[in-house]
Amino acid sequence: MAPILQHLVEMTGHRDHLRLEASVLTTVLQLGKNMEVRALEFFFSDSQVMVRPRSWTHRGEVISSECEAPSDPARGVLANMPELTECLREHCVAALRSSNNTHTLWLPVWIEDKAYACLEITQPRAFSRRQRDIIMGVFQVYQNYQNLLDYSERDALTGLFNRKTFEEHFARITSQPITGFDQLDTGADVPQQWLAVIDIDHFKQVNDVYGHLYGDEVLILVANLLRSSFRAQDRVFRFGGEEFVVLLRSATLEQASQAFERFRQTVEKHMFPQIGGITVSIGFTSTMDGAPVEVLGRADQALYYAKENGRNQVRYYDLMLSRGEVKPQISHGEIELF
Ligand SMILES: Nc1nc2c(ncn2[C@@H]2O[C@H](COP(=O)(O)OP(=O)(O)OP(=O)(O)O)[C@@H](O)[C@H]2O)c(=O)[nH]1
Repeated sequence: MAPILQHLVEMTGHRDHLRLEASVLTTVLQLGKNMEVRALEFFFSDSQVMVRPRSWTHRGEVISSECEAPSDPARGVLANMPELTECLREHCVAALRSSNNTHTLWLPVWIEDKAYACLEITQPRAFSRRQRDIIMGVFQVYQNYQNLLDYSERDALTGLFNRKTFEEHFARITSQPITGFDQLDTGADVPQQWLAVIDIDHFKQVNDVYGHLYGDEVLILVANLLRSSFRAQDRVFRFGGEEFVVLLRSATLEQASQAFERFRQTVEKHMFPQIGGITVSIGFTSTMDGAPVEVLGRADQALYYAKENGRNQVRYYDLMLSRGEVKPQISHGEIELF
């Protein structure tokens, strides 16, 4: 099989966005001499669009950044790259910058009408027409495949991540180094990762009184409030029905409590068309101990307690455990089969 086809076959065999990205970098690298290829990520920070290299090639190997985007020392302001900024504003498929011996081609990865990333290809000589056609062909296969992957990971109604992607996100988030954490800091309230289960109160009544279409509208609006309330590095899922899960990164207990409480208040204050006010109950816990299912179980216990004790409130599992308000779960390792 021709090498380029072989690479395409290998590329579309991946079921993970980052591996797929690494694979397209190595594929593009075959298409020219002395080329450098990077995947750039766009994100918001301090009210401006920032850009940083997320992965790049070095001597034929792909290297991925270990930093979280907002604290990456390699980040910069997108406005400093005028050709790329213009391309994103105009929804173009490509941008080009040429100087004497550096020629750079940018290819934004559009998912629906948003670009969160782009490929950057740099080489010392100008891109020939033929080379550009081949690069664009490979890139379009990659972009279509990214779109397909993204579609299979999203909940169709709200566009949030669906339940089947949870374990992978959980593993990725909990294995990353925690930013803002000073190893010498032995204080109790150090940043860590948190998991919250959020459930709309008396949602059945919304459906019963106003009908399923209004119920669906409430789910979409709550999903939008979730998206705007949590940071880009956090992860929000719809677990099914009127239940949502948030993975909150690098926050102290106080910050996590405030973030979940703020969200509860945001929903309480929001006016939903026709329906008026609704509320949510929230249970949360640290992700430090246990498998995803155990962490979920603890947050669920806290949520259940909130539901049983008046709803429209945030409950923290570990505090409830220390007060004897919940019983500890039996972990998998402690289950006696006989
Ligand atoms: N409109 C709409 N309703 C859904 C969807 N998925 C689940 N539901 C409804 O969500 C409701 C969930 O109701 P319950 O689990 O009884 O809970 P609740 O009424 O919210 O009460 P509490 O959670 O105890 O406060 C049911 O009526 C489901 O039919 C959906 O995608 N759209």
